[in-house]
Amino acid sequence: MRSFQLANESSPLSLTPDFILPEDKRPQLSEVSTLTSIPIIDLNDSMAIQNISQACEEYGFFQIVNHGVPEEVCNKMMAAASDFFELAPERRAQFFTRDHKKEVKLYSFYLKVEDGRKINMWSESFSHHWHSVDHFIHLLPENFGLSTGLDLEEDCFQKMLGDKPTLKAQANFYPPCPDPELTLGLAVHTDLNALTVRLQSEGVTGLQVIKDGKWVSVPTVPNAFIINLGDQIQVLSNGRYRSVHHRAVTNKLHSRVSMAMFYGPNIDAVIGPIQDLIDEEHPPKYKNYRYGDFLQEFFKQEGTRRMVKELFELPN
Ligand SMILES: O=C(O)CCC(=O)C(=O)O
Ligand SMILES: [Fe+2]
Repeated sequence: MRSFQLANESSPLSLTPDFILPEDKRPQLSEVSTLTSIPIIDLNDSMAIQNISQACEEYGFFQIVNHGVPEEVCNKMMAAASDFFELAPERRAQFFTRDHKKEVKLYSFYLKVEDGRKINMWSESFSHHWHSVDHFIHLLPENFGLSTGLDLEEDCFQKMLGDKPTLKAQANFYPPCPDPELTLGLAVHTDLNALTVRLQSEGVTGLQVIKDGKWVSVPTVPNAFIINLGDQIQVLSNGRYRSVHHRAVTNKLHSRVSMAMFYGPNIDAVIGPIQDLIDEEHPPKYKNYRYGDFLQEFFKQEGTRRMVKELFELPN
């Protein structure tokens, strides 16, 4: 395996102290469960909508198969993402920035630890906007099930997220790591947006999600999309649907690529628990906010295990 050099470094990647997490933040891989995992839902199954809704309440994560997107398109997308990280570090460096407002950017995440040091994650991420799919949205499966699962109008969530949603594609690259016990590819986080649709390298696992307080590994399933709910759906659903903590771990032998398509509200959308989900027994758990204000707070908390939606929680 060729050595990898991060775009913002001057020598090939090696497991130097600035990548090594303090003991209490290490992944403890022997404790990760491989017996259970997130549901795999076949969109051709007549129970698909119920299954999705149940998965959203119990796991916040699921995989879908028979989604209708041609395999060839998915493969091309993953190949394009991999090709980017094959570019020489000097070429990738042209895109490197810490300015989150840049529309095209390459960056790497870090975690601030107790003594104030920043520990680098063993990965590099490239992101850019993607375009709305209005011209072919009618080809996609209808009635995805998030709204109807909560007995809401079919397009309720979509309406709340507003026109011109924020659409961001993010390719994450995890080079092989000499000791995956000491590092993380991506620190523990929830996704800040509404919905994430993700592809991952075939045959190389790395994504792990919390289920009942334990980490479980997400297996690779051929031609599947991994879907998870972000913070905005947790707030809109007043906590019924869950935005679940997840992380990426590294691997000794293989590099891994994941490609996430983030779908979020319009920047000016007002997000808060949907009225129809609130009654005397179910008081609102969050106050309303403008999505742009949520984003601003999100970036302020860079390098921490962010607690953004918690700021908007209402006391009960
Ligand atoms: O690599 C993965 O599968 C996880 C990526 C992820 O969580 C993210 O991009 O937000
Ligand atoms: Fe994520």
